[in-house]
Amino acid sequence: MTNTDAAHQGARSRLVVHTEPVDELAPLIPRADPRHPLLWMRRGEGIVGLGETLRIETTGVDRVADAAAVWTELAADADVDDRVGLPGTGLVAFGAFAFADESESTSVLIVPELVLGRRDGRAWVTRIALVEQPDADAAGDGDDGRADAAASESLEIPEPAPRRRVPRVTFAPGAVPPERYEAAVSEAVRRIDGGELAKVVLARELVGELHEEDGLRATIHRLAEDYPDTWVFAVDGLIGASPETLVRVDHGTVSSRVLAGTTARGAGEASDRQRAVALTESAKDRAEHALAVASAVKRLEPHTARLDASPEPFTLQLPNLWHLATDLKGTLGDGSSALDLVRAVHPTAAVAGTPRRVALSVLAELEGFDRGRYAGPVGWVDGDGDGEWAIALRCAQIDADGTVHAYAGCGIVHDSVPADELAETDMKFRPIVEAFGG
Ligand SMILES: C=C(O[C@@H]1C=C(C(=O)O)C=C[C@H]1O)C(=O)O
Repeated sequence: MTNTDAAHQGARSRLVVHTEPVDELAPLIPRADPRHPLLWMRRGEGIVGLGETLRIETTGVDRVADAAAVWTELAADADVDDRVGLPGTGLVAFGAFAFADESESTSVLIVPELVLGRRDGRAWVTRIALVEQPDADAAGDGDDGRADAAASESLEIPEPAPRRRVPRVTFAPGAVPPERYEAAVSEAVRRIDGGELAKVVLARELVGELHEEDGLRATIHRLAEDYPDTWVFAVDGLIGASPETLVRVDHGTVSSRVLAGTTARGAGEASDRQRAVALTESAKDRAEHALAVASAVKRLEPHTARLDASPEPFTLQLPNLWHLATDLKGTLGDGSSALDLVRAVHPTAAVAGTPRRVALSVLAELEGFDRGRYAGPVGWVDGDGDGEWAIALRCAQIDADGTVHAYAGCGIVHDSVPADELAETDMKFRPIVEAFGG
């Protein structure tokens, strides 16, 4: 099901987009909207959206395909004047999709009014307006729309706001208390040993309250500072710092980073190294990882002319843990957009399991809560169909009433130990819990 803003449903309107270079916008985060931040960043570069020109909401099994179809049509009609020409310039929408087909949560693509961006040392501003089309008969030179949009520069580029302390949120177990999570892991191992499936990812939830006066800017700042090598995102109340690239499309190239297999950081340098080496040698983690890589390759391959995987999984160091990682790189073979590929790969075995259909039904049965947009695709798409999408991990969804739901999960395979998996969720909660003062 699709719901696009009433403003666009009149059909005789189109998006008018203007991107121009500016001297400097760093730092970007202090310019984000504190209550409704729209942001996508890594290592100080990325895009911040302000205001909302258009919102596309979808639900159900076709939520990505429906959003992609509306987006393709809007982009085809758009009048774009892009004087920078980098990924993230011109027409863009930020998006977040629900994990499950049956989720109660909506999926969204949001087109902001104003985009502030930085990449490769260059900065730009994009203004996006929805403009009524003049009647064909009455149309003069056809430039009326662009002139109107340029004239209505309603949103000013905000000055960076002073930094505040992170709001303190006290988290408590949500629908799944720790004992129940361990019981679910035991049951999953039993099903795996019984031959029903090879891997299932089980998550749990923490819940807290954010006070109305506290914005989210300081939390985002903290995530970006503590986890610079992740994708830091904020889309429609979903905020987090994900290390996992679901798919990236840039002028015909495709890339992805698959993560599965996790261990704690060691206390000293030697033990830390040793833990990383043990992770690369762990049969359990390698098996879990191989399933995640196979699922991503299988789904991407039909859309690529060429797809290469790093030959051996490598260890990715994050401040809170080590992951086993594989990078995939290739070239597009069929003109798919980033949203087409998101639709093809989601959900990978890194967040669902193997075989996919059995894993999804086992996780729906054992997990005990609606994941909402956790473990779903989060990112941005542009008017040419290029974009960057991560898997929404190490994240929380903040509801309109201030309820904060944080999520973390682990891949369960036949030799998983419930207490170890519970401890692993605690490690994975750390970024978001600490960014809320925990
Ligand atoms: C499910 C999560 O992470 C996923 C599970 C991993 C694992 O089990 O080793 C590793 C990275 C992610 O693909 C999470 O962070 O919530």
